[in-house]
Amino acid sequence: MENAFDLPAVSDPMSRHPKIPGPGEPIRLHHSLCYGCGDDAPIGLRLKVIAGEGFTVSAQMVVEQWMQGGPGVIHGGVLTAAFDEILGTAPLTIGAPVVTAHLEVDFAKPIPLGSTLHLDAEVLAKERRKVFVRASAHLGDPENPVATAHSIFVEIDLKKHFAAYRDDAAQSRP
Ligand SMILES: CCCCCCCCCCCCCCCC(=O)SCCNC(=O)CCNC(=O)[C@H](O)C(C)(C)COP(=O)(O)OP(=O)(O)OC[C@H]1O[C@@H](n2cnc3c(N)ncnc32)[C@H](O)[C@@H]1OP(=O)(O)O
Repeated sequence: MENAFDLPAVSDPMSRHPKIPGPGEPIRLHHSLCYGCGDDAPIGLRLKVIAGEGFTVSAQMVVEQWMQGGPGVIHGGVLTAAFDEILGTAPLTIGAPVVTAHLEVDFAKPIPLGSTLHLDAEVLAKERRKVFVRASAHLGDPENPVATAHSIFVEIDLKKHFAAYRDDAAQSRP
């Protein structure tokens, strides 16, 4: 199976969901054990995703020693997980609960330990259940991104999609 991030020529209509918090307000975490945002996750990024204007969200993450890949720099998989979290939260601005179907990351520059990573994501388009989202990361200068990501998320029925796995989530609680 091979897929690519191909934006549709025309997006389905999108509007900001009335229940999404206002710009600058945090978006409630979706699952307390989530590796990306959960407060109770034994190991995780604990990202606090903040709503922006329109279909945008943002987050910040200090690159800690345990996130290391190459000596002194972030592991690419950790950066990808951070992107996944912020990209996956952005569709909530249009009221779409989603899972990741396709995720592309371009790593432009090494990201040193100790730096504060600024992550921004924006929903670009929707086509049926597919939501197209772009994100970028910078270290303080938005004009100078250190990485970018493009993703296709697919809207799901939350109860049905996770029905078979919910008991495992409860049992994994520390
Ligand atoms: C943890 C999550 C909590 C969620 C809570 C709520 C959200 C709150 C914020 C959360 C932020 C979380 C951020 C972390 C998010 C994850 O990490 S999610 C975990 C990783 N992802 C997964 O486990 C998903 C595994 N895959 C699947 O379950 C299924 O393949 C999918 C994605 C649901 C699609 O299956 P399906 O429902 O049978 O749909 P299907 O008819 O095959 O496809 C629908 C459309 O999507 C397209 N499509 C399907 N797969 C692909 C693909 N790989 N590439 C491109 N297009 C695709 C199809 O072509 C089709 O398009 P159209 O025909 O409309 O043009």
